[in-house]
Amino acid sequence: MIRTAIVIVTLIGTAVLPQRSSAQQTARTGQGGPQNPLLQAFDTDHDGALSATEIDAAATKLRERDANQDGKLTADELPRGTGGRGGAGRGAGVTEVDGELSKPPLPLDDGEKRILAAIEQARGGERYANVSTADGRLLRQLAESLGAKRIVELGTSTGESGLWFSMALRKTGGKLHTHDLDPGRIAVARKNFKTAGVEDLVIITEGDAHQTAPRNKDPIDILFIDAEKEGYDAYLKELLPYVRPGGLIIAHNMKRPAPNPRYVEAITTRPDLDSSFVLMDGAGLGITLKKR
Ligand SMILES: C[S@@+](CC[C@H](N)C(=O)[O-])C[C@H]1O[C@@H](n2cnc3c(N)ncnc32)[C@H](O)[C@@H]1O
Repeated sequence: MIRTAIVIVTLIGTAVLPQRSSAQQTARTGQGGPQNPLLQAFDTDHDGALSATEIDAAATKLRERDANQDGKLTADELPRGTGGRGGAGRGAGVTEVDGELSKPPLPLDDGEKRILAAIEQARGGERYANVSTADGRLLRQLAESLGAKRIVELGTSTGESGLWFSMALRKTGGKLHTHDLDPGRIAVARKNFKTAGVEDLVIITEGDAHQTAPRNKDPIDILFIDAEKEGYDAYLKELLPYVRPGGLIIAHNMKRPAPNPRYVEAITTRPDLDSSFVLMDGAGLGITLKKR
């Protein structure tokens, strides 16, 4: 994996940098043919060239493209060109461009800047099928637009999805209640929340989320399911009663790894639920409304 990254970064150094002036022209004018897919994936400041910092960051971003976390990168996980409708490969790092029109998230204030920096830093450490930038920013958008006060997350891991939620929660005045059974990952998450300055917005509970999450019966605005995949249907049964009408159940990994068919069946056949599947060229998110 690291060797793959080195080979591709070397490729960038030798093949992409000489094209700098024409690429810059394309980036600035928005005219010309399709952009080099490596530039699209790694040129995070969109100046049409890869700086030394961007080249250094490319290895991390390549690792993040390993959507099924098997330690290898296959063609569908690698950057594609925008000659057609496909757009840049999605599911990559904090500065990933999600499609042809999106730009990396821009901080509104120092608080957001600090959280985005903490996400970038967290991505440099061990990762465990954490959400992509495209997933994370959608989580934040949904949470903030819903005015979410109480978000329950199953699967804290190292806290990356929690950091995205916290960007919304510092505006809505809400809290993230997140559950994980792995003390090592929880310790890293705590550190990441502290680095981001959002530790007061997050309540972490250690243990089996099937046991710990249903203990609190307060109404849930957003239930985010991202723990063990075979448990998704059980989580829905255990926690749907506490999701408020008009609230959302969001499930990660609706595409990769293969989703739990019992969960998909439940969220697509119940008349009191309405589901959409989005960002399916990454890990995939299921967004389910509990109807009022
Ligand atoms: C895919 S990771 C979560 C990623 C995280 N949401 C993010 O995007 O940053 C899944 C996590 O679920 C946790 N997990 C697995 N089974 C669990 C269970 N029964 N109860 C609580 N946590 C569980 C694992 O320890 C792991 O950290």
